[in-house]
Amino acid sequence: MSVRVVARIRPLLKKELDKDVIVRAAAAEEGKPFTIVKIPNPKNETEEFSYIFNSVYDQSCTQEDLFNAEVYPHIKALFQGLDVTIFAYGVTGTGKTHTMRGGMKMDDRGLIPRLLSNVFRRGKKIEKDSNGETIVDVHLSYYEIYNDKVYDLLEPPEMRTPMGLPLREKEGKTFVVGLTERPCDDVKDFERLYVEANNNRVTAATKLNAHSSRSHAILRVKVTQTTGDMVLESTASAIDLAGSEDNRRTDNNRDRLVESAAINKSLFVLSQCIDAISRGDKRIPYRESKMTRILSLGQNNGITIMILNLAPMRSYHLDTLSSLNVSSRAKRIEVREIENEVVYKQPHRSHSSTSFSGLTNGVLAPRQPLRPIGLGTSNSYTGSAPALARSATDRAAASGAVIEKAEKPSKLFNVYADRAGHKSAASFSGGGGGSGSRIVGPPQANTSQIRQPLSLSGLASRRSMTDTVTTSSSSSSPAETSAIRSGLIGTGASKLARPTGLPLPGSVSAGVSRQNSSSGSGGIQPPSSKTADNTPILTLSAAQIEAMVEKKVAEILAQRALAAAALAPSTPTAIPSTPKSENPPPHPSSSTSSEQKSEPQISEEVQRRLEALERRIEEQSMNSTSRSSSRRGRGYGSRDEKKSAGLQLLLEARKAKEGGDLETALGLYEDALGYFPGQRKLVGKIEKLRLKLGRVERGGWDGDKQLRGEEAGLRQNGGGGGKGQNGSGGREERRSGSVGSSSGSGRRTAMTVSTTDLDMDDEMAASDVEETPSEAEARRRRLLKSRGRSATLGVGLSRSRQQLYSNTTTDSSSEYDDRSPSHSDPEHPAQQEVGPSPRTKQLLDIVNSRDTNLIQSLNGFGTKRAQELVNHLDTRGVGGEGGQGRVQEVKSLGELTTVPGVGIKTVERAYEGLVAMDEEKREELSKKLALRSYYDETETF
Ligand SMILES: Nc1ncnc2c1ncn2[C@@H]1O[C@H](COP(=O)(O)OP(=O)(O)OP(=O)(O)O)[C@@H](O)[C@H]1O
Repeated sequence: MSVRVVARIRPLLKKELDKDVIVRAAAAEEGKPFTIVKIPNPKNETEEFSYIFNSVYDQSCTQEDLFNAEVYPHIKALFQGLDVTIFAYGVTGTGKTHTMRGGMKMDDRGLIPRLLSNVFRRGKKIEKDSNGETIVDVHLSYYEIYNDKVYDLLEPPEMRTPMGLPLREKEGKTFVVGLTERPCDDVKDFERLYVEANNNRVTAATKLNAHSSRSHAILRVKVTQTTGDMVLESTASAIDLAGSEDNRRTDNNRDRLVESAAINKSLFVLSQCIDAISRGDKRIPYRESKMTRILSLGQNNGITIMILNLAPMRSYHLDTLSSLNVSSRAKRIEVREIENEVVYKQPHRSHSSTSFSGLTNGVLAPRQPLRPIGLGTSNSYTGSAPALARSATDRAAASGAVIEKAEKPSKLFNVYADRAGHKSAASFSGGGGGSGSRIVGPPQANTSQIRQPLSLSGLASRRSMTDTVTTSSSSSSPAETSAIRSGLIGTGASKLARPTGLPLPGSVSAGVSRQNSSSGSGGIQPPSSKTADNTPILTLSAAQIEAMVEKKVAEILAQRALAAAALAPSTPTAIPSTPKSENPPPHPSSSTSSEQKSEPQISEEVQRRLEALERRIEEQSMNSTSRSSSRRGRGYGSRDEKKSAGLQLLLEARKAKEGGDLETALGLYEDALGYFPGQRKLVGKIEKLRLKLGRVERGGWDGDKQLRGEEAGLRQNGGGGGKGQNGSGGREERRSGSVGSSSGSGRRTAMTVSTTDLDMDDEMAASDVEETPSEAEARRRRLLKSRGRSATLGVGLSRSRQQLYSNTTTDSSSEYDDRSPSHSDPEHPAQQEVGPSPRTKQLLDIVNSRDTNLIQSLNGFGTKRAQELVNHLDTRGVGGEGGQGRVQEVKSLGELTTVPGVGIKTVERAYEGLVAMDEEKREELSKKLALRSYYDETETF
């Protein structure tokens, strides 16, 4: 099913009553519900643009109407195991917060409070209908993304670290590490938590909206239905995105500008993701902002509803068009509706709560690091909870076998072993984006966690994990209880990981292996084990080790965050409402001093593992830093990049050869050989050229040696004599030599060289390579210098190619000319004055818009290429003096092929894509172009 996209047009506020209303809802047919938003074309008011959505709500729509139509129908699905994500999108001041949160009066309540009260109501009904066999628990987590950092809204602001909470990917899903999860029993509970949390939310007044929310807020409602030993878990996520805004209009101060930039960037990335998904791109730029990572649009399973909020006034005209464009594309996003699976808890075992005595009876119990193979599929269940209750007894026998398997830990230490088959039940809470609540299950389908061994008594006492923990753990001190309540336990791996505040006697004496040998079955040692000198032995289960490791990781991350913050004191990351202290507050999941006091001594073995882990983390981060810096510095870091650079050289060589510049061609081929050492065909080409140029070897160039690849990565000196020079220095040397020699006579004669001795696939591949504009420009200048001519249209192209691409005004032979044949009649000179064909013009308009989003709608232009094209146009221009002059526009397709990183093939693909484009898309493109040029003209963008 596609993402459901609905639009809501808000009414005019009191102060806006005199404003001009330009946005209206319309129906496709009279008497039918509204599905169309109509808005005038800003360039021609007599014309109206229409945007079709799944549903459109006009100004008269009440909160209740919207809830009943868009959310209520999905509550049943939520209880059947589907995740539901609702997010509000729109410009600042259009009513997102009003829609999601609403006002305090009953009628004004937004979708979130209504959702919660319906969830509680349905939960109670299920419990009642099942005669208490099914228990429904609701847990909340609530966080915000502010300036691309994640902060827990259920924690007081003092608990925040400057870097916020880290995200982590697990089995294709994104989770917030260390997020609090609170049990919530009824509407009152919810209201208390929600109001408290919203006070933490960063809000700051801007000129546009006195209550503008400056962060994206994500509420996650986890519904857990437990019947006997079966657990079905699903999540509803409600996301109130921050609004985009035009900084010039809002007159923002510096802090607000930083906020705005972060908000606009993440919303821009969101629109890019929507574009990329709707285009069917392989690469979706989710990772470019935290919000898009969490939202994971199109990656999450379940039901996704996007509510586009619109203000009806003229003052929002362009912003409204922009949002309409983005959201109408979101309709095309397909979401898999896959229900979460029922899983079986392990039965309560008398010794199961023993592994961590002070903490036992459920605290660590919910964390089961391993999921038995086959459990997910064999237990797949798609019915409702009452049905689940009914079938509980029947399934018990069957589950027994599975449970047996589940009891046997197949791996003891698995925090970082994110293998597909590993179905850890560790529940990092968070991951607001719909299905992002679990880290178990295959990437295709959400699966619920095995809650091992959540005691039945705990269940009977009904309520949260926390309550289960506190009621069943007689040894829990009030401090522990508060640690648990504050979300340290029962909310995810890092919470469960926290062995703090526990009265742990003596040292942890054994690693996992010892457990196995001593316990005999299940590898868990009774809690009361003692050493010969009567010191209690505390053994660690895999889950506990994992938990400790998680804790350590959280500490490391927190330390790093603090270190980073200390290094960048002026970085405007501070949240206005966050009180600053000299010593930054600890990370919510890092140890406080009191916790440290009571931290258990850990065994050497565990310590060794933790240290190894720390080293690994450090190494990984060093590697990634050096990788990225080398990529930045050199440009050809990876294998692919090297290949790209080599292919680019091949393309240039081919162009030079076609243009008759054999000297340059030879040099470029030789350079390319450095990237493809020993490549037989290439060596052949070089030999041919050398022969043509009369370069009879004096023992200088040894093709055979190259073929053997002995000089991989080295380039041979073209002048003979000296052997290869390494790297770019060698290239430069050869180039200068080549310039000198190429001034000779060989160039013209090379016009006779057939293009067929160059592979077409070389060209195709090479035309697709990516190169940074500056590198390409530098290389191009060197080439041009050596050729002694300017980078005009069709540089290096054969005559025929030049004709093909010079379709600006007079060329009538362009193969891309979709004008009528008469227009291209060379017999009619007057007609040769006709401008470029509509498709060519459209392509050039798109390119000249310098709008990466638009450019990416062309075939063959991904994010990087589009960005590089724009950068190139902005910084260097095309076709100027030596390629350096700033020329405002690309005037022909031929000129476009000279842009670094574009190439012939790419232009061909883009053009053909436009020709083949269906009407709907073409119209959409025209709208966007119109909007873009309007923006350009009015300079409001
Ligand atoms: N449907 C509506 N009915 C009545 N008032 C509304 C409606 N929608 C929005 N408003 C009012 O419009 C104003 C702006 O709405 P709101 O704060 O929800 O916008 P927003 O999109 O969340 O802005 P931001 O992105 O800045 O947070 C508020 O005063 C709100 O009460």
